[in-house]
Amino acid sequence: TRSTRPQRLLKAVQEKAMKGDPQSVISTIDYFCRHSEWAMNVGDEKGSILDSVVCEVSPTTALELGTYCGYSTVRIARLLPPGTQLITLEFNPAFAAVARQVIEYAGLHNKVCLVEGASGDMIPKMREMFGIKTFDFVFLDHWKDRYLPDIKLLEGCQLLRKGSILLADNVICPGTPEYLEYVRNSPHYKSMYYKSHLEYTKVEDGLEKSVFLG
Ligand SMILES: Cc1ncnc2c1ncn2[C@@H]1O[C@H](/C=C/CNC(=O)c2cc(-c3ccc(F)cc3)cc(O)c2O)[C@@H](O)[C@H]1O
Ligand SMILES: [Mg+2]
Repeated sequence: TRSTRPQRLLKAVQEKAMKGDPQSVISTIDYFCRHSEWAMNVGDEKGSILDSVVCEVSPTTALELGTYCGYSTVRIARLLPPGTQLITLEFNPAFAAVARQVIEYAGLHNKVCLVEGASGDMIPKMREMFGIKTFDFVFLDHWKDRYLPDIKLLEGCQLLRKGSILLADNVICPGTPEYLEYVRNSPHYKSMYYKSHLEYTKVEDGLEKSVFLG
């Protein structure tokens, strides 16, 4: 049967990227998505903004919602100091299988814990599974209608602390109107918008950074 786009993306990484070199894996995926097949990775332009926020926060505990092929997982994990861990949630087994191989190829398997499951089910289990008290950083890039319920769940599970940073992809395209309205109007968050473009295109998109105020 015909391969899937994530499988073709993985093949490009295995054939063209340098094993153990995260930057090479990132560049290979960006080249593949720009010149062969578009895929919904955060991409190089928004990825640079993601990098700068991760470096600024330098989190000891980080969570990613929506692994897909592991592109942003590699971007984040490559910047984490030793001894810190990125937990990434993915409920599609086929995507999780590709992402595991991309993360492994980049040599970042010791910094990443990929959990197969739905965010709504797994978030309440974070404390018991990982001994996490709170998350310093959360990257939201899964189904857009899950952003709002999932941050409310993080709040409810006391997994955010004063100063926790949320960074959300696609707040313009495809768009997350309810999420934006909430984080921009809630007294519990201070938000700012980073204007950019939809990955590999000239279409406007952006990232919303929100600080939890407690
Ligand atoms: C509750 C739950 N739990 C666990 N995993 C979950 C989960 N909900 C989804 N997932 C997982 O996360 C990824 C899904 C990502 C969804 N992202 C987008 O839809 C997306 C779309 C575009 C886009 C823009 C313009 C277009 F014309 C077409 C597409 C760009 C993007 O950057 C996107 O992120 C995918 O791997 C899915 O299995
Ligand atoms: Mg996205």
